[in-house]
Amino acid sequence: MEKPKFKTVQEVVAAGEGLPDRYLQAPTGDDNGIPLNASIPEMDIPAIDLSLLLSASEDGREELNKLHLALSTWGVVQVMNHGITKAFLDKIYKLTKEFCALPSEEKQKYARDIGSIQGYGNDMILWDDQVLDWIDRLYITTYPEDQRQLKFWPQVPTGFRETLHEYTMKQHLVIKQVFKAMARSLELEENCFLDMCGANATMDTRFNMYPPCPRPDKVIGVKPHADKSAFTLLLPDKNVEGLQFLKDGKWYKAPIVSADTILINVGDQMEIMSNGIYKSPVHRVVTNREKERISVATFFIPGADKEIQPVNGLVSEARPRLYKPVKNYVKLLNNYYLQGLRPIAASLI
Ligand SMILES: O=C(O)CCC(=O)C(=O)O
Ligand SMILES: [Fe+2]
Repeated sequence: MEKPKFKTVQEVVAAGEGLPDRYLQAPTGDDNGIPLNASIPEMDIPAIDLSLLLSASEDGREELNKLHLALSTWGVVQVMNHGITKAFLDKIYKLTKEFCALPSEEKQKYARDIGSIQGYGNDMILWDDQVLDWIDRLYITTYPEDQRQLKFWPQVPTGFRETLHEYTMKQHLVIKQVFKAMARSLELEENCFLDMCGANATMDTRFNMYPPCPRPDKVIGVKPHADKSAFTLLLPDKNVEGLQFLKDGKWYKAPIVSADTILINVGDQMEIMSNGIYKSPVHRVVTNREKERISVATFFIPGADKEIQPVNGLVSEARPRLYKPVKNYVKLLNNYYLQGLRPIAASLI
């Protein structure tokens, strides 16, 4: 059961009482004592032109091969020409920043309830010695419309609600195209993933706010995790680094991407559906001493009524089924995430 209300990070900073111990990471043994803000190599995230992916031309085939290579190695791509304008993405970023800068009392109007993820607040606190992430967030289910709980949709800044609605609809179109492209890149019938996710699939958008942190060497913004979605659309901060991906046991920092780009990373449920061919990458966010960082992540989550499992076309004698069918993966396995464990391990055969 979740512990009673705890301060958000912004409230901790405002109280001026120094850094509470419960944000300090204990040495894990697998980091060899390397500080969290140590300099690390930058990764090269392949860039894909979404408008080409679904074209029947030679260029389209080449783009599908690039997508396949990116998702089967890093599990992340930069997507451009996705149909959402830079001006619109700038607006999302600006509204998020404005919401973040509101007084605490205003943001608390949208506070999440104890034990529930939706709304404004901090990390869920489930046990006494849990190390907390240096992040405040607003988490909202945006799709389908009849699942919305408008009490969590900010009325200030002006235009937030309307813009989030518009963003949801635009992202939904992108998501459908990306699913089709993923299927084609694996030589599958283009609707196979969409059909498996079903009519009750949902979208959740998480507005992440990382205040400047006095101990970026010891405090983490988001602890290492893989997303539980099918895949995630991410708008990382356009100026402040922080996102890192783990590959072959080493951390790499994601580059700052241009303002018209969306990052897409594979989530656990796509890893399962693709029978392990597309990788759901472990990633984390480190903190920054001087600068606030903002990001907006949208998770596409298969319907809780649907069994998610490797699609038939990707299971063969040479490539046996790696995962058991899972249902309502997000709910079932949330506790793993909070303990810093990988839920997908629980669905391996
Ligand atoms: O802040 C970021 O860039 C990534 C956040 C993230 O990994 C998440 O919200 O799942
Ligand atoms: Fe994530």
